[in-house]
Amino acid sequence: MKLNKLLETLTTLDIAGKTDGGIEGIAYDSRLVKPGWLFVAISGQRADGADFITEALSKGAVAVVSENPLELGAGAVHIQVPRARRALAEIANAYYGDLSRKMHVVGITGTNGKTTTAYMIRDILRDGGFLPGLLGTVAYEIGERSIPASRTTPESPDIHSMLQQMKEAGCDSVVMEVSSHAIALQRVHGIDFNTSVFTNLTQDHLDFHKDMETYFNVKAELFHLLDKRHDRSAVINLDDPWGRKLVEERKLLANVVTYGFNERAMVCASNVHLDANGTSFKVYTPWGEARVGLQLLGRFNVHNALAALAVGGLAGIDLKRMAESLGNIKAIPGRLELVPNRRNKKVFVDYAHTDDALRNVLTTLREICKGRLVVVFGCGGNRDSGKREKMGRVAAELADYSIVTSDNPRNEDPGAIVSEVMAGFENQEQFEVVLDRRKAIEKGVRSVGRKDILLVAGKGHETYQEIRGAVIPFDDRETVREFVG
Ligand SMILES: CC(=O)N[C@H]1[C@@H](OP(=O)(O)OP(=O)(O)OC[C@H]2O[C@@H](n3ccc(=O)[nH]c3=O)[C@H](O)[C@@H]2O)O[C@H](CO)[C@@H](O)[C@@H]1O[C@H](C)C(=O)N[C@@H](C)C(=O)N[C@H](CCC(=O)O)C(=O)O
Ligand SMILES: Nc1ncnc2c1ncn2[C@@H]1O[C@H](COP(=O)(O)OP(=O)(O)OP(=O)(O)O)[C@@H](O)[C@H]1O
Ligand SMILES: N[C@H](CCC[C@H](N)C(=O)O)C(=O)O
Ligand SMILES: [Mg+2]
Repeated sequence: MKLNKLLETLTTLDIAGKTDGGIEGIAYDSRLVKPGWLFVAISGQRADGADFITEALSKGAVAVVSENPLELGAGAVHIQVPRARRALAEIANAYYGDLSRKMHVVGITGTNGKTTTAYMIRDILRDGGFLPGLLGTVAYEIGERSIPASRTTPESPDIHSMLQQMKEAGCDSVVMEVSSHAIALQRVHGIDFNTSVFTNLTQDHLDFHKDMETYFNVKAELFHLLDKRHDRSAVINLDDPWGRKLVEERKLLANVVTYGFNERAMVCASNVHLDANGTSFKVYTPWGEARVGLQLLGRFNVHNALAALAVGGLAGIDLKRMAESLGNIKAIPGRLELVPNRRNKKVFVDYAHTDDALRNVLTTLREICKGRLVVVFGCGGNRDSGKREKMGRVAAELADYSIVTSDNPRNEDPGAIVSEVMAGFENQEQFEVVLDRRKAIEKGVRSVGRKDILLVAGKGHETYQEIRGAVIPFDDRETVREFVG
């Protein structure tokens, strides 16, 4: 693509060099630059992309975008911009042909429930006659291909490149989890969302956002992007106080569809029945009413299902058909996933890594548990440390016994993380510490009988453990299977 064409929609401060040449690709990491590419230098938390411009040029970059003024020489073009991350997103959007405008795009944000809701929406859209792609925490799905995900919401050039691949594979729609990091770091800037979903807001990521108000304002940006002209819709959880704030602020231009148990919700659930085999409820919607039976457990999954029904209803899909799609979902990878075993022990692997998620999951399991409820969990390193004691407190309150272990310690001392979790327990007899996750799971599995339930929380679908910067293969589900035999 011609560089001057790319620059048409970009806000620039200065352009030095000839812009009539072509661009073969876009990189935000100098290590990935190929001959003929454009390199965008981003200032990050650890490094400054501007320090790698020489490397990018030596690898064949023909154009460089950065926030600082530069003399490049050697025929390369320099484009100075006010905000490099935003420029990166705008360039990627233009380079790949503004594909989000040519697809039905659903974005889901919120602290918990994004992945689960995304899978539900994918199935509803697919059974309703769409061909959806998916971008989320577990995988990127492009037509028949499924690629394990490295980030919940990838960087903008990666999103747009995958949209292109989806288009080539015949997809007409995409369901995308939108993390708060993605919004703050401009990864989804320029994406044209048809429907945006707000699941809930509870404590997480305060290492990055500092306080809940800032965290909320970042999430809210996704909804302020929607405009009325194109009949865009915001789907918002009315049972969540931050969801109500989003609705009540009245800053939204888009059509709003609320959901929840709250009787004022437009997509409203009642008569919920929960047991060990699943969850059923009656739903009232602007498109009619239906009884929904889920194979998934827990009240929180009713919320996720309501959000998915609202998105599908807005896309014109028949309610009964949507109820059927939801009923056919057997499990979401790593989300309250029962690990089948010969001994019939009830062991669940779940991705709860916040106090709210842990509360929801333990409450659900408590309702179906006929014996002791045991939990193995830890907290991630280099992430919000404020949730550690809170998670400890929730486990102390809701489980009969806790085995506190390591999650992904990353670059922190595993023992120090666990000490912060331990501060949430008042009674020494309620828990023990087994730092090695494998040993902790072994202990948990061996300690439960048939009537008991073991929950292994925090890592869900993850197939690795990150300890002192090294990434080693580790899968909670496989580890459980190994010991339950
Ligand atoms: C906090 C955060 O999101 N950080 C992102 C940020 O990293 P950073 O600011 O530390 O980058 P940096 O290492 O300082 O480097 C700055 C720039 O120099 C470039 N560089 C660096 C070295 C080099 O040799 N050459 C070079 O060009 C880097 O590619 C980068 O563009 O910019 C990088 C490149 O764009 C991202 O990869 C990185 O995500 C890291 C890996 C990350 O862990 N992010 C997590 C927290 C995240 O985004 N999580 C959310 C999910 C959260 C949720 O569940 O809600 C997600 O969407 O996955
Ligand atoms: N609607 C919900 N409300 C509260 N907790 C939920 C909800 N749905 C799922 N959970 C809990 O939160 C965990 C994470 O769920 P899920 O993976 O669907 O959310 P997510 O928002 O994608 O999380 P992440 O940001 O880490 O990718 C689940 O394993 C479950 O314990
Ligand atoms: N998307 C979340 C995932 C956390 C998963 C948990 N296993 C951990 O490592 O803390 C994050 O980056 O904070
Ligand atoms: Mg997710």
